[in-house]
Amino acid sequence: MDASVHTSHPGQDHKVTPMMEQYIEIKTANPDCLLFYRMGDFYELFFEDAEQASRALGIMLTKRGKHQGEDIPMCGVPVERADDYLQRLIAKGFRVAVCEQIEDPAEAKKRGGKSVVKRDVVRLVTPGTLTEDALLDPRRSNRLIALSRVPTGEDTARIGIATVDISTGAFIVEETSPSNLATDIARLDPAEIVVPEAMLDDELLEAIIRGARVPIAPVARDITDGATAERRLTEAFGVTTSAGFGQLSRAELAAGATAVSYIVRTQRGARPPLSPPKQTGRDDVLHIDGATRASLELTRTLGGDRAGSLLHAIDRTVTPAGGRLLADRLASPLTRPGSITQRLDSVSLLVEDARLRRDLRALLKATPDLVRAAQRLAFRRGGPRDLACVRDALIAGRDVSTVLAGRDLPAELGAIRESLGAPDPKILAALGDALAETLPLRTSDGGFVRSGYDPDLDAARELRDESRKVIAQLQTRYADETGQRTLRVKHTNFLGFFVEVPAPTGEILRTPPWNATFVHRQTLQGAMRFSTVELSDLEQRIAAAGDRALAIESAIFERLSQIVIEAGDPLKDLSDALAALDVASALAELAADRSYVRPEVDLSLDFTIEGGRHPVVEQALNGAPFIANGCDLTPSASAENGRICMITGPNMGGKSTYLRQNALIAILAQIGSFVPASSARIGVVDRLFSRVGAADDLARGRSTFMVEMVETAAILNQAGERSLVILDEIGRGTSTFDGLSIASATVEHLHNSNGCRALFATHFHELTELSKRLPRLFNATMRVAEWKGDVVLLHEVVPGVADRSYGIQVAKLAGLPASVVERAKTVLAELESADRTGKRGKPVSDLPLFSIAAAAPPPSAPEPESDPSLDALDGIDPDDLTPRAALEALYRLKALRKSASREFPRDARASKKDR
Ligand SMILES: Nc1ncnc2c1ncn2[C@@H]1O[C@H](COP(=O)(O)OP(=O)(O)OP(=O)(O)O)[C@@H](O)[C@H]1O
Repeated sequence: MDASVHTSHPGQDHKVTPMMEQYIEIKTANPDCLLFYRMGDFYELFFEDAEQASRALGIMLTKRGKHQGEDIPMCGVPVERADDYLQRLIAKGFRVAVCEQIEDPAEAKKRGGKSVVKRDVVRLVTPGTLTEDALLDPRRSNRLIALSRVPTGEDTARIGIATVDISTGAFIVEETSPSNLATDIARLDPAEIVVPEAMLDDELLEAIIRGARVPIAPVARDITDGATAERRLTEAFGVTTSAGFGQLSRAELAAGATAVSYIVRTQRGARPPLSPPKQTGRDDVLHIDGATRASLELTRTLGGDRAGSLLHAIDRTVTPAGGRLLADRLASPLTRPGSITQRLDSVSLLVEDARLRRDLRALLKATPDLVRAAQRLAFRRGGPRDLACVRDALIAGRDVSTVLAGRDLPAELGAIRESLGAPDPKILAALGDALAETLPLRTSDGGFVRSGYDPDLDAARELRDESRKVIAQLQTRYADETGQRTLRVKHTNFLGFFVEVPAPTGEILRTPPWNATFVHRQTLQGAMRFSTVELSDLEQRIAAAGDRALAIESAIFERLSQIVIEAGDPLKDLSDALAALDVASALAELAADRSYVRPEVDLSLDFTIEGGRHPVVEQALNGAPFIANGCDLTPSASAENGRICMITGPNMGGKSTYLRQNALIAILAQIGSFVPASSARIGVVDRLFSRVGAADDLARGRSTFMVEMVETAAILNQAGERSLVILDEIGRGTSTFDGLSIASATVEHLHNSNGCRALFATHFHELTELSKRLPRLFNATMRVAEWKGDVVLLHEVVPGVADRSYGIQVAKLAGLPASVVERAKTVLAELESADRTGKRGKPVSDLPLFSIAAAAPPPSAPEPESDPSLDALDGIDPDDLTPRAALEALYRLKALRKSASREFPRDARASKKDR
């Protein structure tokens, strides 16, 4: 809502209630958030907030009182289910300010009957600052990025990016340029972008930032002043100088400070438990822009699903942190062969040693999300189960360490083994000793400390439980004394403990001598309730003992949390080590399961893949064979640069699959994974570009020719000799001649200027002629066979050029009506003959297509007669049949087939087909 509308209306005589006054004041201070205003057991939303939230959550919109003469729209969510509603609001891009009562209502009463309970916002919940398990996807990092811009005096500016995942404490800073910003944002895949308003005034930057389609939090101040930025950062980390963070650039400092300021604001001043900012080596990662990531469906499909993506196909991790690490690695493949080799060494060992892999994975499976639990404890939002997560992760670390002990390990696994031992064993001892078997969700529920751990706690619990027993005895005694077997001692929050009896008995208890003991409290329909002095005493003892037990448990919780918080760094190291081990063993499992091989990765410009497969398509074929294909873009002996492969072939022949599989193999190799091939040698790729023609891009609703050209331009401007470029049917979105010319000029540019390795699929067969002029270009085609007039797609890549497109045959396979297929064949034949006789240059109306159509539309070819045996075959579900039923079905089919052949002699049908 626009709170200002409701705050001051001079001359209005309508009174604003004190509560509304408080609400409006808080809302005005948080105009960009929905305000969850605590009222008892509900968070209530008012005015426009209520309207927005009720729409977004599908909950009822009601009214509560009036404000300035008008009904106040209101909706509410129960506090105990707030997480659920928050999650849905955050997923829709809202920010929520959670406003709690910060004093006891009794305190407010003391100030006077009409005083409003003090309330304040305790936290802003925003998409990029979540810590709760219920609000987070366990297998995805939840990153907030903050941007800064520092003018350099020249035309360009330096852009700082700070990336923070407060659910794990990770904090990274880097510097980039406006031209690389979009690619960097795509790599970081943030949940929220914090950006100084001034940057959004720049049209170009605004387009890039909004193009990311994630919630944006504009902040008023641009902290570009170095001293201020440094102060913000050092304050947040409680240090006196930023020297310990390394040599951060001005842009990095500014972005870091912006991130920290925003997080402090959302967490209401609490110093966020973050790791100190670390610089990334940007040159060490393979650059993949957003369009390429989308078209290669790396982490989600074009439709937005995880299933069907590369990540989904290769993910065999068994822990949430491992899942996140694999996704992060896939987002940032490496470019240094040394680091890639280290990862590959780990995978190799675990491929070879199946037993070790199995043992490790079994232990890892039981490992909880240590880093997020520890972070919640540090945010003071944790509970007993978070302590148990830390305990169980420490146990897993210890057990994994035992399994790895004494082995000869490659460097990465050796470092992992070191980190497993980082946390002090005393932490595990402390948690193990204290925690009970079953644990409540909240500390305030109590009962999470093992009995025997703390004598005071045991004494308080005993007193509490003993008193409960005494109450049970009291019931028996009262029943005996009064002779009323139906007498019960019960408890409600309002009355505390009381005696309940049926009404007639109640009447007796109200008379002497009983009324000296039993004090009448309530008459219900058919029952009466009484209190006694003994019950009240016991009640107090129980409450006091319970309170005392809870206080002791809370103190124990605090102490254990503190131990965990102080062990922050070693615990993070342990969590990282377990996650890295999970990824290594998961990739090894994948390699063993799907017969992947170890790629060779070096600094050459080679690209030689034998027997390559598409990692996602091959799994989707469900056991049907995937035809493996090699790819050789390695520079030939006479050239320095890699080669360009021009692929033609029928629709559905497998061109797109082939193009993408080679890009995916390069990515897999560079994240340090084995690859789906029989062998692969790859000179590291520093930039990967993939573009698909307009029609293939329809799913994203941006299939315009313009977008395709803008993206192609970006490739031609940026690709270098180390890049790998995948272009699928570029130029398809316009008229034939324009498209052909653009595609041809693009290939020439890639060949002559960019000097990159590239794969180019096209239906413009004319382009294959280019190989005569461009020495690094060679042609390949998808092999097809023809069988009885139908095309058979063999999905096999062979040298050479497709003789034609087979579009009509494929259309027939797709079920286009026979009449349309026949008509298309006729038109094609006419067009081809017009082409041969040189008529194609004539005006469109002269083309045979139009003259034929105008002259005489041919009669539709008759639909093929139905064959009863085929219809029956269609009706059979082999999975439903017993062997006997299958045999019977086979006899039935044979019989049907026999009678069908009598009705439709074979040569009669053949002649129909040929017509
Ligand atoms: N190597 C292969 N082995 C087995 N099946 C394959 C192979 N390549 C592709 N296919 C199958 O063929 C289908 C079509 O492949 P793809 O989309 O790559 O063809 P295309 O030549 O790019 O078609 P179009 O020109 O119509 O875009 C795939 O979805 C897959 O099911």
